[in-house]
Amino acid sequence: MRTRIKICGLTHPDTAVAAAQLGVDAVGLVFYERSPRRLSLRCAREIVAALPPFVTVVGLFLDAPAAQVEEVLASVALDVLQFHGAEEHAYCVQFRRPYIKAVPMGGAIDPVAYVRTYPDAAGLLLDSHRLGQAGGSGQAFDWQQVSQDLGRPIVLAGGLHAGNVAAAITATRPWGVDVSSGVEARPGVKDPALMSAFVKEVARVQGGYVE
Ligand SMILES: O=C(O)c1ccccc1NCC(=O)[C@H](O)[C@H](O)COP(=O)(O)O
Repeated sequence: MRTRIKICGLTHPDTAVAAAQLGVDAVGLVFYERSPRRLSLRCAREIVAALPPFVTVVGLFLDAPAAQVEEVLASVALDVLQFHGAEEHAYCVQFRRPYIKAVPMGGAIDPVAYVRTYPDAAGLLLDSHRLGQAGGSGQAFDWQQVSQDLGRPIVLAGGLHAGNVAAAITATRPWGVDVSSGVEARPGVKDPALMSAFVKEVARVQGGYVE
């Protein structure tokens, strides 16, 4: 099975198009106000308008008021919602969109409990959790914590980059991988060369990349 790739926290149409041309499956747009990658509605619309077909657009929210999510949905063509905070099941389903739920790994969290708590989630995004940091930290968690039979698509995130993504895929066999800071020149600014190296490395570990 091919490992899907999501690049999160794109902030400019040019780098979003570059990601699409590299063959990524999904791009993440951040609507969390305290993130260095947060987007205005106008900028988000410009990114979506620039993308070619068949690239999934994921909107990332963290404990946002429902009205704010609705405002974004009314204005930006999001395919999937990503909830990165303490959102409950009833909150997640009210938008009637496919969603993935972030699981904060690194402590005593059991991802199996999330499978039960979020029965409608299209997948679980396992991300590293550092006290005081909400996400996009660039920190990896212990991949040994990932059970391979959760019965739900798993997206592995947290501190991935071209130098460790092959080992991460080999260790956890996820449905997809998600990267943000590992392909950035600085917070909020994606580096096309780092994005390319990441995508090539994912393909290489699967024996699928031909230059
Ligand atoms: O990107 C952010 O600034 C952010 C803020 C708050 C919650 C989550 C955030 N990002 C999450 C992601 O970008 C990814 O889903 C994932 O965690 C990968 O992040 P990274 O470790 O930087 O590769």
